[in-house]
Amino acid sequence: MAVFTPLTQPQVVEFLSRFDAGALVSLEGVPAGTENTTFFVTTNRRALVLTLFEQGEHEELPFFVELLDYLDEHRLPVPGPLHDRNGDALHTLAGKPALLFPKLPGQHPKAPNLAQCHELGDTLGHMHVVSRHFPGHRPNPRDLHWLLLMHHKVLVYLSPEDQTLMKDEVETYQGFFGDATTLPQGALHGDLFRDNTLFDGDRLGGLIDFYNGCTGDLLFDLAIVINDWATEADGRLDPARHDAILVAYQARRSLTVAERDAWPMMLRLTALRYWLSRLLVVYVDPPAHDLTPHDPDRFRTILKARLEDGALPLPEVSQ
Ligand SMILES: Nc1ncnc2c1ncn2[C@@H]1O[C@H](COP(=O)(O)OP(=O)(O)O)[C@@H](O)[C@H]1O
Ligand SMILES: N[C@@H](CCOP(=O)(O)O)C(=O)O
Repeated sequence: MAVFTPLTQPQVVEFLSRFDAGALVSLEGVPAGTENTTFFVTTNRRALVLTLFEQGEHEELPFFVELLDYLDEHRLPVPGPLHDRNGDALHTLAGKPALLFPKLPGQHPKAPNLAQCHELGDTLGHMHVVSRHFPGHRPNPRDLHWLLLMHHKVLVYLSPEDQTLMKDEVETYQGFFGDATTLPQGALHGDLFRDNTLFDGDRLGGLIDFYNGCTGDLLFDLAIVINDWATEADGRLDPARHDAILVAYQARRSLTVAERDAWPMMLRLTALRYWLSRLLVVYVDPPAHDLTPHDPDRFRTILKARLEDGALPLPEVSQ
């Protein structure tokens, strides 16, 4: 389903010959995935993942390689791309940019338990401690400036009530966050949903799909995680998962006073970010491929719940 570009065995044999990764044993297209073509490649030495980039900003791929290399060097559980004998990670295969990764163990957790939430919070906290020193730079493509610019495009498809909700929210964020960058900065995953993680039982196999990776407010990443990992079907926060993630995260990195102040607003902003990006996919810029889009209403529900309930108290943590 998500193999947009088929590959032949001889193409992959030739591709693998550039690396010290062993000889091809099997090649299997991966049906999951929505944007890129993914293959599981098994050699006589190791299990690998081959990604062909179908869309997006190809000129941004060196940033993603640099970020994954950096996190891998700092022993974060990410798929550090394989470099060929000349030191190059980025290649062209079947006319598409291609990267080869180690295959990480595990499955996406659908209903994460508290041990998994703890692992995720710990790893994200660790990643943010490390990523504050990452030298690369890529402005967050889904930040407040993007919300300001893009929300106009979907208003016409919304009910009058939802139009008011969206416009009022964006205006409120603008007033709150303004242009000041007072929040701690670093490299972000940018889209750390459950389906961008792999768990082998309670053990985190790794974080994948860094193609929303960027630099910006670390709090943005944490709010995305809480909205996806610790939210009930009705949009309300689940206190146990919320606390498991935040206690583990803060054992690595305490939130600053400014971050604590911004937290309720950041939960709202990141909920609206996905409400908007999903609406854009449905109404404005549908994918070329026949894939079922994610439900925008899920994030409208989450936004409304955050507005009604506010944020849960942030757990106090002594480091
Ligand atoms: N390094 C990896 N290790 C194990 N599985 C992976 C790895 N990278 C991707 N996958 C698998 O391939 C699927 C699609 O990859 P992903 O990068 O999320 O593609 P897309 O950007 O198209 O959604 C993932 O859901 C996961 O099952
Ligand atoms: N995880 C997202 C999809 C990626 O977001 P995008 O801004 O890159 O389109 C979702 O669940 O909507």
